[in-house]
Amino acid sequence: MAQLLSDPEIGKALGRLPKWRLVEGGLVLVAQFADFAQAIQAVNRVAEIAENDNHHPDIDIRWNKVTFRCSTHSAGGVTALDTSLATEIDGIVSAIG
Ligand SMILES: C[C@H](O)[C@H](O)[C@H]1CNC2=NC(N)=NC(=O)C2=N1
Repeated sequence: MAQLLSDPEIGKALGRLPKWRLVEGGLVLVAQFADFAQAIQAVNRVAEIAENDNHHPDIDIRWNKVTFRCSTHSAGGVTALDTSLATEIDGIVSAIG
């Protein structure tokens, strides 16, 4: 099973992900897009990599605003799977938003 990261390890990852925050044991990004269609496009790309990696973010969609939350449910917090997923999501959001 994936191991929870320590606070310094999470802090180091957040240093490379300046738009992300640690909220209640998950890495959170609120991304804003031009419109709903772009938001869904980003979500669809994220869904594809999540399925490939079998590691899924929690996603909240509100018109052009999407909240991504990365935590490892089975471990109850942030693992390397989440810093990796957050890095991939960050790249997708930057490419579209
Ligand atoms: C059985 C399957 O491996 C698990 O349910 C996977 C699927 N995706 C997952 N995603 C996340 N974020 N956390 C998990 O613990 C998790 N578990």
